[in-house]
Amino acid sequence: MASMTDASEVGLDGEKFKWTYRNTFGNLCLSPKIMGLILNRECQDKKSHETYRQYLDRLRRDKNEDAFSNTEWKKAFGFLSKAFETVTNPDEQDVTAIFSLFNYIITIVRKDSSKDYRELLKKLKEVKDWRNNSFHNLQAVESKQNFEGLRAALVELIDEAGSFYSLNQGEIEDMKHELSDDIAKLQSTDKTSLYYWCSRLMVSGKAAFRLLWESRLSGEVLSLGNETIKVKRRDVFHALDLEVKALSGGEVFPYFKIFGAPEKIVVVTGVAGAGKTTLVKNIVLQFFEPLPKADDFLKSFNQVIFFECRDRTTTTLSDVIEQHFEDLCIELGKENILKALLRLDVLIIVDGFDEVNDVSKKVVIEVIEKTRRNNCRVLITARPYAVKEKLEPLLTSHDVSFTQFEIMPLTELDDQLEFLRRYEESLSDGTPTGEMTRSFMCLNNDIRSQFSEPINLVHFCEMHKYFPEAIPSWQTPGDVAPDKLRLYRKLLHTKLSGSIDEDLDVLVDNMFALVGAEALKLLRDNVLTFSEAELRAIKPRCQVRLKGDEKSDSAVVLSIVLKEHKPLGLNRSSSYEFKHKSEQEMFAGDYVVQCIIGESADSLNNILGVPKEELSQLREVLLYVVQMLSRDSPRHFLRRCGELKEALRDAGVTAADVMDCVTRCPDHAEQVAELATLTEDEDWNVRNIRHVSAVTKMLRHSRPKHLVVEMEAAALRKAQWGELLAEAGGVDVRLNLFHPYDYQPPYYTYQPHDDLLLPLPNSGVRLVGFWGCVGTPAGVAALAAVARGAELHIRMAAPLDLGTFGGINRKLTVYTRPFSPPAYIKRPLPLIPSPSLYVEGADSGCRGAVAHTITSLAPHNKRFAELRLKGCRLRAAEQQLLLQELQAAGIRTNYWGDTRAEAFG
Ligand SMILES: Nc1ncnc2c1ncn2[C@@H]1O[C@H](COP(=O)(O)OP(=O)(O)OP(=O)(O)O)[C@@H](O)[C@H]1O
Repeated sequence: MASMTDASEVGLDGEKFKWTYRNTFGNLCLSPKIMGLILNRECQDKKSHETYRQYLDRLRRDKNEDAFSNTEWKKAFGFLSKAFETVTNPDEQDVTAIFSLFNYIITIVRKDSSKDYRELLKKLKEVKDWRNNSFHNLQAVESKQNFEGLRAALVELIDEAGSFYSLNQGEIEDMKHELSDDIAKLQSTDKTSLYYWCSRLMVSGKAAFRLLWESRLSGEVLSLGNETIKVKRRDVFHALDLEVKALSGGEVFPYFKIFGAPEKIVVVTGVAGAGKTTLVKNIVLQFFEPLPKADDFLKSFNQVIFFECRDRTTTTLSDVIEQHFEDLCIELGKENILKALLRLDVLIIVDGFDEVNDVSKKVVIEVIEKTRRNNCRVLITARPYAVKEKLEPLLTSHDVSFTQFEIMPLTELDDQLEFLRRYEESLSDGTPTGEMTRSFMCLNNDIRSQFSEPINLVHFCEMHKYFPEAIPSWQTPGDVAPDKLRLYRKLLHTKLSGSIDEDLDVLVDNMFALVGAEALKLLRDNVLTFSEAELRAIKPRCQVRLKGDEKSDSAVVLSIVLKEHKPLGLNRSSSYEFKHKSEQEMFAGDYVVQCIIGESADSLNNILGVPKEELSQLREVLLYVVQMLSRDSPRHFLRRCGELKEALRDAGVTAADVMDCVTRCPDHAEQVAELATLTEDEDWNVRNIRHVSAVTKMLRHSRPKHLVVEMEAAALRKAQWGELLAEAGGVDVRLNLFHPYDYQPPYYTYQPHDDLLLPLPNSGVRLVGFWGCVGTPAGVAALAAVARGAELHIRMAAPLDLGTFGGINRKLTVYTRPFSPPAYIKRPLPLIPSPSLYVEGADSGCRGAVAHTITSLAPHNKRFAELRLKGCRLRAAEQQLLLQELQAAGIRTNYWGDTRAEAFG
């Protein structure tokens, strides 16, 4: 029997909890119930075993239309599309799902389209919207008015449905009675009901989450130096930009736009130290306190869960939930709280999928499976290789799609300086001297470009704080990485000097060898934390005997390289981890280098100690070894080159890794560039000046599938573009000179890139894709000479004749500003491929110019694949007139219908 209780019994504010419970019950139970009844009424001819996809396909076929293609289906229903492929009735669906089905049926495929459905749809939407109104802030869910508003909306909906479907008065009254009966039952609170658990979570979940995470995440300890150097995470947070993956020239968004993605699962990738974990930790903090500029992008979530894949002890999702809401779970049961959570708007953050282990993988799989059919969103972070090798296969095998965002590197000096300034300010108690940024500005470009990841910039801060004298000695990119290790050595020296009798150098070497061997061992098992037991095992070996002291101390060494990781569960003991995964990899790499230089007789594979199928865990370690060995002992590097190459192949080295290595090993760049042969079935992405010179060397050894050059023209002009082209004969090139912002008003730039195109015809490259601006007939001729079969996106800086591309290209999109009068002469675009025309930045009052521009460029058959006005400021009346003029001139489009104009955004 259900246990009935008064809200006051559980120590909650009776009145507020009463309305929370009612609002929760109303929105999660009553609204879907009534909306479901109306949906059933609308779908009267649906057979009970038919899924909604089958049913909608049937309705389309009845109207002589094709069944849905998968793409159309997904476009129509977004992340609900999967559910509607199997669901046969509305029983388990929430208001969003029911509304989206209803909306589609009634507006698009309804047989009887003569009835005016607008009022019914409006009433349904009002009921649906009460859910968000109530659930997106705590005051609203506690409010009596909200519940009364919902009740009234439900009654109005029943009345409207009654009149729309001509129900008899008896049926309408029955529905209303059922509603009143359900509401009457809410007088007492049923502790065993899902809605009660949901209400409890609504009331106290966020506070429990805050208690658990805020103090853990609010500070960041800088990894060199002593524990007292702690900065406030919020103060030093540098808002990152992300790029959508898998779209050439993908758009760039600020991080707070990621939940605008259509997929339920959002994956954020970035190389080591790109800021994935920091980003999600800041998202957690912003859940409690939104940042002013970030648009309160979390307001649609009422709960957040944070799970780290390095966790080796939490075995189920309900255990994760228990850590978050311990008191509630003790009182109501962790499985119940999990069930309730999945009915609310929850964001589940899964951090560091590259660090996943057998135990945490089970939790991740549970997250994927249990969030399939509800309002949850899932945010997963991972290094890029782990997405390709582990995450994508896992998601695909569960038939889940995702949107991937990549964190953009900080390549602009201004961004780097802004980043450093924040840290400098935090480290200096608000009175920065500006010395750190000055010292950074004095570095040469090549070295500065090594600091494009946040972790490297933080290392710069730390080095500047403790060892400012090392910085001016950096001459080449290869000088930077070893200094990190050197600095650790120096720190250890400083701590120990004068207090021990042994030879310090030998001691530090021994300690580093020990820590490095341990780091490697853990990485081999993809483990990033030492358990206390493991730590006890290595402690005796790290002991140093301090002068005049009988005791030995291991904390001296370990406290410098490790940090304590306090567990979430109350009864768990602490574990220890390296301050950052990349540091663990550095220590492990140093250990391997020392083994090789120390003339170890072991093969590289033996030193590494993993079968080749598992070498991908050690990819970063191997890259570090290449870099350090080529610098510290070229002789050993040459001797081990073959083995290193083999291991890197097994580790799945990417072209981007090779480019980095070539840049960081200036003295042996040619030999390192040979690694390019391991990446010939890949695209090589050239994104900055360093990449241009690295790829030039790599091309001497191998050819990529495609060479994808995506750089701003200004940067490419400063690089050795001519040298690269001289090596690139016969290579397929995609050249994208648009800045990502060029796609968004008001940034359209019409600076011609002809100077970069002119050398193409003599280079022997084949252009398979081009995004850029052309300003002269010579530029057009150069492009036409190398771009047979290519996809072309040409921004015309001046009116040009592009007829020469007729028949030879796969796709042609032309961007132009409205021409002015002398340019109105005909310059028809080719018939094939059917061209798309984008007229950008049309101001109010220039309708005539737009019409002339379009007609002057219209192909002979007057058909465009697509016609768009981007950043258009024509008034509505002008747009209408323009449409009429174009139709009168016979202009048509292929894809978007003959008589329609649609507004985007
Ligand atoms: N947006 C940021 N603003 C300020 N500091 C940052 C930012 N991103 C990263 N950092 C700094 O860089 C360090 C490394 O970042 P983080 O651990 O987030 O990288 P990651 O991408 O998760 O790396 P890995 O793949 O190795 O786990 C952080 O400890 C922090 O000091």
